[in-house]
Amino acid sequence: MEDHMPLVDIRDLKVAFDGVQVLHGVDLTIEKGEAVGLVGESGCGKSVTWLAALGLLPKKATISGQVMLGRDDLVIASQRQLESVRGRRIAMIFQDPSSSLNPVIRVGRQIEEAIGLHRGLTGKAARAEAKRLLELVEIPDAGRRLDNYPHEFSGGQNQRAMIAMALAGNPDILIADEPTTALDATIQAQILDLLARLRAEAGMAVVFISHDLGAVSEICERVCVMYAGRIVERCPTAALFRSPRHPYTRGLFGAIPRLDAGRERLKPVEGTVPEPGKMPRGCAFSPRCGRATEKCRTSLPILSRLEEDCDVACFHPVLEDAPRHSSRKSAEALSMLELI
Ligand SMILES: Nc1ncnc2c1ncn2[C@@H]1O[C@H](COP(=O)(O)OP(=O)(O)OP(=O)(O)O)[C@@H](O)[C@H]1O
Repeated sequence: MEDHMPLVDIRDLKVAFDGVQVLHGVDLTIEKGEAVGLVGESGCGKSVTWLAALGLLPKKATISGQVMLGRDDLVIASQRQLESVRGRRIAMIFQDPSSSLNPVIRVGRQIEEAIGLHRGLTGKAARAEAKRLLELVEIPDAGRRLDNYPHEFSGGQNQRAMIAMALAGNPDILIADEPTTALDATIQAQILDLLARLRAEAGMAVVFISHDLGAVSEICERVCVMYAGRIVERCPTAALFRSPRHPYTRGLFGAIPRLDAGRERLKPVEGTVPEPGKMPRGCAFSPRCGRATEKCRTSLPILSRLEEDCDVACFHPVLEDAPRHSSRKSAEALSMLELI
């Protein structure tokens, strides 16, 4: 019997820009059809992880480690191989639709181009497929809207059009990088519903990059928390909400009002993420951590198994549960807050 092979297996991924290291060895697996959240404050390396995986970083970036997609290692793949992976096997969407949609080309034409590129369809067949995709992402009157320019779409509709383009190549995995951050709460919820539905229907894996733990909990069954270029906690979503173990994760939850005690004073994590190139010795979180000891300031904790399916990189993980975050209700409360 063949060994189990995840859809994507990222091993010890490191990235430096002009000699300054920003990713310090990320290990992450994505299984077929699963939804994984990647959360953490701005600058902790969420986007760089996937831009590196897809060969989309500028030339000044130095990358090491492995990004296994099946038996192919994308870190050593040629540009030609990467081009055949992007969109067709792994698609990525961003917060700002203007990064993918050209304002002077009709929406339908752009989707047709993506269909042509990835699946070789042209003419009427591409047009029909573009209409199907716009319908799939729930744009009303899709046939007519194909002829609109992006400025004739609302923000949420542009986001949907971008998702339709991303689906043009039938990817195995969709990387959604803050896809809802710029949208108001109602549209945000609709886009999350759409991603969840597409995932269920297409059997596509989704990696959801976000600051918003609440939004992540809506669609992801697993969450990876990143801090300063490393994964510091990796857990099923339910377990993470029941008992965040890393003091940083707990700090992120601390920025949230308590449900059982009215409105608590918000306690965001004090201090800021260290700049790349100015990392403290030992654990990068130690200068901000109330539990840090001398050991934390001098040695680096590695990500290791703490309990079933939960990995934590901390010498002094929090072992008490956090009952106030155990319910779906708390997840809903969380979704109302941006964590940074
Ligand atoms: N092209 C680049 N050149 C130099 N440094 C970069 C470049 N792209 C990213 N970085 C640095 O890499 C680090 C990780 O950035 P990244 O964008 O992955 O963070 P993030 O967690 O996705 O944050 P955000 O939520 O703000 O997008 C940051 O310190 C950032 O300044």
